[in-house]
This record gives sequence, C-alpha cells and structure tokens, in this order.
Amino acid sequence: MPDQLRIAVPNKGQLAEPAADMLREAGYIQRKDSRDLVLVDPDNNAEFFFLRPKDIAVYVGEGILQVGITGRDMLLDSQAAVEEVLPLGFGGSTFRFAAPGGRDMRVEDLSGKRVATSYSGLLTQYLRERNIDARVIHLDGAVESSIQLGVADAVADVVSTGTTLRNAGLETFGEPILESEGVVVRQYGADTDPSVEQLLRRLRGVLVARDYVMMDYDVHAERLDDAVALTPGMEGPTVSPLHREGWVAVRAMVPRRDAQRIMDDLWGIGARAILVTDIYACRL
Ligand SMILES: Nc1ncnc2c1ncn2[C@@H]1O[C@H](COP(=O)(O)OP(=O)(O)OP(=O)(O)O)[C@@H](O)[C@H]1O
Ligand SMILES: O=P(O)(O)OC[C@H]1O[C@H](OP(=O)(O)OP(=O)(O)O)[C@H](O)[C@@H]1O
Ligand SMILES: [Mg+2]
Repeated sequence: MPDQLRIAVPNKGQLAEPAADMLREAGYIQRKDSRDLVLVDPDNNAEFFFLRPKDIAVYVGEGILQVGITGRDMLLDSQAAVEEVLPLGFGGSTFRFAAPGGRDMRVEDLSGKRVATSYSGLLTQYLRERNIDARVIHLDGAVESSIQLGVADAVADVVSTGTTLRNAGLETFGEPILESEGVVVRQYGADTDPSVEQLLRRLRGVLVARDYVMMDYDVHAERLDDAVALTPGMEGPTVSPLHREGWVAVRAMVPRRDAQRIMDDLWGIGARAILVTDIYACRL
C-alpha cells in the first residue's frame, strides 16, 4: 500500500457535500458528523482534514497536506503555490462583474470606482493585468448588498443561477472573469507521489462512471462498421460472435448524455437487444 495520504476537503459550503459524495464513491470513508475536523480511513491509509474551502490551497501550498479539493476561483484567489491537477465537474460557477441594472457599465468604466468582492486576490490580479485602476473593497460574503449599502459602485462575485444578483437588482456586465468548478490541487512542482496518483485514478474512475454508460447490442455483421462508427468506445468496442449465423454482439462505453440518441441510431441500422447499464466503478 502507498504511503499515508493527507487530504484537505471543504468542511462546509457549496463544495462540502459533492466532494464527500465523490470521495465516498471512490471508496473512501467520509465523516458522519459535519462537526468532525479530522477523519482517519485506515483501510485506505488516508487522513482527511476538513478545512474552510478558501484555506485549502494555503495548506497544500505550504506542503502540509499533499492534496486538496477546493474551487478554481479559490485556488487562484489564494495565490498559493498550488496547481490544479483534476477538474471534478461539481461546484460550477462563474465569477463576474455586476452593477445596478440599466447603467450599461463596461469593465473599463471601473477605473476610479470601488469594486466589492470576497475574492480580492483574483480581482486585483485581473484589474492589474488590464491596467484598470479601481479600488478593491474586500468583504467576506453577501457582497451583493454592498452597492445598496453604499460601500461599492460595482461587485465581482460568484454567480451560479443568477438569483442572488437579480434579487439585489444587479446585472452582470463584461466578459466572465473566470469559469470555476471544484478541482483537486497539489503543491506546485511536487514530486510524483504514488498515494496521490492512486487517489487521482480513483477520482477519474468516478468521473468516467458518472459520465459514461455501458451499451450492449446485437447487429448483423454486414452493418458492423456502421455500428462501430456510432459506438467507437474507448479503445474500440468488444465484438463477440453470436450463436445466430451472420450476427455479432457488440459492447462499448458511450457518453451517458448521448445514450438515447445512439440507441435510436443503432435501431435504425438494424441493431436489436440494445441494453444500457450503469458503470459502478472503473479504471481506464
Ligand atoms: N451558488 C453556487 N453554486 C455553485 N457553486 C458555488 C456557488 N456559490 C459558490 N460556489 C462555489 O463553491 C466554492 C465555495 O464557495 P462557498 O460559497 O461554499 O464558500 P465560502 O463563500 O467561502 O463559504 P461561505 O459561503 O460558507 O462563507 C467556490 O469555488 C464557489 O465558486
Ligand atoms: O447565482 P446564485 O445561484 O444566486 O448563487 C450565487 C451566490 O451563492 C454564493 O453565496 P453563498 O450562499 O455562498 O453566500 P456568501 O455570499 O456568504 O458566500 C455566491 O457568493 C453568490 O452570492
Ligand atoms: Mg459563499
């Protein structure tokens, strides 16, 4: 078994539950009490530290913990010496500018103005790169209220559905500053570590099991090339002989979101007994 793995995971907020679900699917035990700060998983020789999502990049950047799960926005905001090694497909959000509706603001108009955010590292760097001389007002949260309350002229904040902005009478402007999602981070330039590699293989397996299904069907051998074009699989589909003369059985992974369309197309070329099953786990 590889050396002990010390993993930083979000203790609360939008990333906590999806991160725990994914780790559980990857075979790690997860805490039952949301107040636990540390959890040892002896079977996997792993130890989980439940930390504020914004602090995770700091612990990993200092080399205290080998690996962590946080948001891409938080990773960039921290300016810690960490790099993203795997996007996780949850906690998706956009980091955007917003101002009261009907003002037709442009990003260049922010010079000389006050912009409130809880991601001041990220915002400061963005403004500096574009030579925009705005004053960054750091707030810890509920940034949308800052304009109404008179401490800022615009905000830069996390937008998911846009409901919070709308409720505050704000509208986004300019290009999105960043597209974010939950990511695995490591210390920048860290050596390859077998225990981290194992974790990443497991997480990649979970992502594939979520995104793909297994498709089985029977098709006439004369239509096999057409069928393979529809279901090319990862490294080519498995093709087995069928007892029925002139027919073959085909098995291939297909993207989950395309499964119904592919089944229709396979039916159209004469395939039958088309079955779709979930993938429980995998290593590709
Ligand atoms: N409404 C949302 N939907 C999806 N992802 C979100 C949402 N709000 C924030 N996120 C993302 O989740 C991550 C953590 O944000 P979260 O709001 O949980 O942390 P926080 O603001 O530091 O904590 P708290 O809200 O408890 O003060 C960030 O990467 C952020 O982009
Ligand atoms: O676009 P929406 O779907 O409305 O989501 C975006 C909101 O969600 C987050 O707030 P959170 O609940 O984390 O509160 P916070 O401001 O205290 O971080 C974020 O900071 C926005 O305010
Ligand atoms: Mg928040």
